[in-house]
Amino acid sequence: MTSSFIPRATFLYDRVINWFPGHMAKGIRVISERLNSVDLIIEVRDARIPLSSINPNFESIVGRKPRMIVYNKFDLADPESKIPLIDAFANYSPHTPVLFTSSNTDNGVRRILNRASEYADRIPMLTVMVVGMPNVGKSSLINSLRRIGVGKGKAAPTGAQPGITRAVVGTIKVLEDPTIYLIDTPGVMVPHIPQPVESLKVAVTGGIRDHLADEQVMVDYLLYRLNKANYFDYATRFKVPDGPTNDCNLLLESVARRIGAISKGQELDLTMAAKFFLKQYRLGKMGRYTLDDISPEALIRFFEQSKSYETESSASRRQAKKLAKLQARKEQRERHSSIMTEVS
Ligand SMILES: Nc1nc2c(ncn2[C@@H]2O[C@H](COP(=O)(O)OP(=O)(O)OP(=O)(O)O)[C@@H](O)[C@H]2O)c(=O)[nH]1
Repeated sequence: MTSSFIPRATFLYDRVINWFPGHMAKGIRVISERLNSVDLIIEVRDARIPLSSINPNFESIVGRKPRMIVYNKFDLADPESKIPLIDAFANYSPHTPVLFTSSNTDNGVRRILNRASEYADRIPMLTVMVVGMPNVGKSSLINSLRRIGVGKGKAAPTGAQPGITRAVVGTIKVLEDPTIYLIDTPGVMVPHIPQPVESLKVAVTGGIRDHLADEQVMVDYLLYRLNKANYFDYATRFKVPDGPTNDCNLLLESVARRIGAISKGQELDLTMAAKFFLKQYRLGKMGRYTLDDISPEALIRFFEQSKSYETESSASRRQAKKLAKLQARKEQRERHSSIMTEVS
């Protein structure tokens, strides 16, 4: 059935989906303000988009604090993605521990507690701030850490849509000995994602409110990726008439028929079908996929680029400091000379 099928070679997409509501701008401000009282940062990322879920804003704000990177939702990502990523981090960022977890499985969560406890060795009480893009599972992880660490129930609200946590939350105890407190923070999006497809990937994985991205376009992208990965289960599952297809409408019509998504006028409701398909993907019913390219060449490209970005931004920070100093000196000189003029 699939032998004659040729998947699309490319996916054309040129719209950038931006989402940066006020609570995120405030969140980033409060994160910076509270940084002094924090000993360790846990940056949570989405394992399905290991590169696209990196917020460069965090690099400049929390980059100088001890940090642990947690790739969460690993139960939804390609299991083979772990090794290349660990190797790349070992090479480019050897002092940052990188862990892979699912907030609903105990082992990974225990590993985070153990690693955090190593930091607590040096101080009597450890305060950890949990940061990351929206919907990566920060609050779920905090709840699991608390459940495993101190046997207590949910302390942070969670939800399938991004933007559930809207403010920096007070400390939550997750371990008694050594004492570890966590601070939950709102998911913060990159104010402007430069690459359109990157923003689409973030939307597909649930990082951007669904109504801001077009659900049917998101399904079209998923279909492109599923076909590219030779994953044709969807065709059987939704009884697509001629098997695997590149036609998103054909897929959505099949989904609509299968779930009975019919509008009042007896037409197939493709939006409802798209929402259903997306939900299935996000629940892992379509298999485990990593949507970012993590081939060795792509990882080298990515880390080299980030390095030059960091060098550039620290150079521009130094330059800005220098300019501010010069400006302050100039103002001081001007004030001094105006006093001299008044005196004379
Ligand atoms: N499959 C899977 N789902 C997860 C995992 N962690 C969290 N989720 C789900 O992902 C959704 C988002 O989780 P939250 O904990 O609310 O995410 P958040 O990062 O705090 O979200 P914001 O409020 O946007 O900052 C929820 O539906 C969780 O049930 C995981 O490891 N695996």
